Amino acid sequence: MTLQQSVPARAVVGVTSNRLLVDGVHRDWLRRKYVQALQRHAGVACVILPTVDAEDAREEVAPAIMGRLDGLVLTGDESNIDPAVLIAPASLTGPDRQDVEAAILDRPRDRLSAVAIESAIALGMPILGICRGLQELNVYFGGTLRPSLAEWSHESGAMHAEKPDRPRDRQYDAAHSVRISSDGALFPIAGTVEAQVNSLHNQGIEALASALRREAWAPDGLVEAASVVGAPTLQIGVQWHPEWHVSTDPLSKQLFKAFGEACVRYCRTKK
Ligand SMILES: N[C@@H](CCC(=O)NCCCC(=O)O)C(=O)O
Repeated sequence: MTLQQSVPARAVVGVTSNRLLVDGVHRDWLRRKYVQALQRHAGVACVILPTVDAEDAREEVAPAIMGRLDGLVLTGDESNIDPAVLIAPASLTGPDRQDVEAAILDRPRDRLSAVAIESAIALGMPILGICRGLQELNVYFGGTLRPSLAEWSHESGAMHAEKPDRPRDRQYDAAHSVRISSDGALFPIAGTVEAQVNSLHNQGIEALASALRREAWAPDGLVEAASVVGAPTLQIGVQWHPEWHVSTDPLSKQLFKAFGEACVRYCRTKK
């Protein structure tokens, strides 16, 4: 039996990586939680999308890769977005420019997300943004971020922040409720207008881009989920982390399942 006969076709999604600089050596990396959740609960196969250096940002690599994929996942990461790079990924090309600072700045990731989002939107491909991924969608479409939720309000800072005193796994336990819009794209997936979500971020959406629609919000009003207005498929970002406790949390499970189904539908339209 040939491989083609025996293995049913699976949707293949691109998953953003991050840049890590150790001992002067650049590496692309991501947490396996994202890949595991996608494989096991969305039923898709994953390829890791490499980060992009300034001198490579003008190359037309993204359309070549994205054209072969069935979905895009914008993962979370501690680093904060540089909006200038995300809006114009080829604009900063100075060789002396500091591009990467652990957990603070990751311009190679900003460039990757910028070119990947551009291609995915042009292709009408499913998108799932998680934490930084939601923020990237907002900045890409011209929205703005609050630079520090802790400075915005003490209560908001505490509600949304990582809890560094807890073991890593427990940091992804539910932290606050969200209200889900009853007439949006998330409601049919969630099947409820209220849910509990985890929270590990210090930035958040300030002005929501006009190309995005608010899908869920926290008790302090912070946008917790948004989708692309008029999208031909599921193009959504969430501020929480559905990947971490997906095997036990119904909302997380349903979100990955819906994303996987959207990827399969998109895959079939390409044939
Ligand atoms: N720096 C931004 C983005 C926060 C974010 O994506 N955190 C996730 C890190 C952990 C993980 O990916 O599991 C902010 O602070 O808002």
